[in-house]
Amino acid sequence: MDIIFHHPTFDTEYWLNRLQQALPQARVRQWKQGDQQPADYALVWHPPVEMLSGRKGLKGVFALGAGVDAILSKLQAHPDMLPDGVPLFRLEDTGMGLQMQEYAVSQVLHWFRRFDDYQRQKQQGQWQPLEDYRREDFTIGILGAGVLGGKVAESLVAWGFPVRCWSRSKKDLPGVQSFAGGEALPDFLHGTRVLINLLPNTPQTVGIINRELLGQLAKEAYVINLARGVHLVEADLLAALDSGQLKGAMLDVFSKEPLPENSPLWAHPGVAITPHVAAVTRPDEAIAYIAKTITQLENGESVSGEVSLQHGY
Ligand SMILES: NC(=O)C1=CN([C@@H]2O[C@H](COP(=O)(O)OP(=O)(O)OC[C@H]3O[C@@H](n4cnc5c(N)ncnc54)[C@H](OP(=O)(O)O)[C@@H]3O)[C@@H](O)[C@H]2O)C=CC1
Ligand SMILES: O=C(O)C(=O)CO
Repeated sequence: MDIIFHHPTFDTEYWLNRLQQALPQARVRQWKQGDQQPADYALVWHPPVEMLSGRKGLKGVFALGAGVDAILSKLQAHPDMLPDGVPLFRLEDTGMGLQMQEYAVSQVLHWFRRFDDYQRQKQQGQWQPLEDYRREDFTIGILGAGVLGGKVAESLVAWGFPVRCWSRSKKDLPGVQSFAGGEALPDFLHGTRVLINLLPNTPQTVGIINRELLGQLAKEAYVINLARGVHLVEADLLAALDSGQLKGAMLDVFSKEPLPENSPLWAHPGVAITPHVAAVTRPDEAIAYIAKTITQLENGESVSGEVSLQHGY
């Protein structure tokens, strides 16, 4: 079995060695320009079109992250990039769930305990205990209840917050109120105090966090965007912060990355920023998942993690 690997920034040597250890029967190599030698599986992130297009004998492609929007948009421009019938897999959790939990829980608690207000007071040398927020007024609404949204919901339920989620299909997550489909979105938004975005980037979700949506949240709401920058209309977010409809935003992802120097988001006091680090691919966990999935595929067993090309995630 032959496996080709391409990632623009990962430590390729490390990945090749670890993959080889996990799949001793395989021949694992870094794909290089011009390499048209046979391959059974390709492991990729931002793959050059020629790495995959026209490749015969390919049995599966693994995206080395959770979101497949970049690879699918390339596929749209080059429909022959993924040979017909070859499944595309993505990383399901592989350590990203815990990272998303850490990020979301720490930020929700930061706002819930009013550390943003106390930080402002500190800058003015003000010693002034504030009224506590009540959990029942701090409903968390999670857009997207998939692998990562589900994990984040679980961790916030454990902290005693009222938690609700919104997805295409109805969910049965312990302690979480589930809303499904476009018609349920207004009910999901009504009363949501902290909105956490974990949707995939698809034509249906681009620009979803806009003026209309933000206006339906509870007064002085907060937004955490952990998914993709294109979900959020940045000008609408700034307007909602300035009007007082929103009290704060924590953004990990942006419509343009790196966030341009002249973006007004940098200077806005209500916006906190991290540079797309909410959850990164953990090599050892990702390799264990890929090796297990390849073994299952080779044995003709059913696997999880296949991307629906029809739904775009
Ligand atoms: N900032 C970062 O560092 C990282 C960001 N990400 C982003 O997080 C995203 C989510 O990852 P993951 O949880 O693994 O993805 P999943 O595919 O497991 O979950 C996606 C969820 O979104 C729901 N959904 C999709 N389309 C719609 C729609 N039109 N209306 C309502 N709900 C919809 C799905 O509904 P249903 O369950 O019914 O299908 C599902 O619940 C990734 O696509 C990626 O962009 C991922 C990793 C790191
Ligand atoms: O895996 C993903 O989709 C990411 O955004 C990694 O940062």
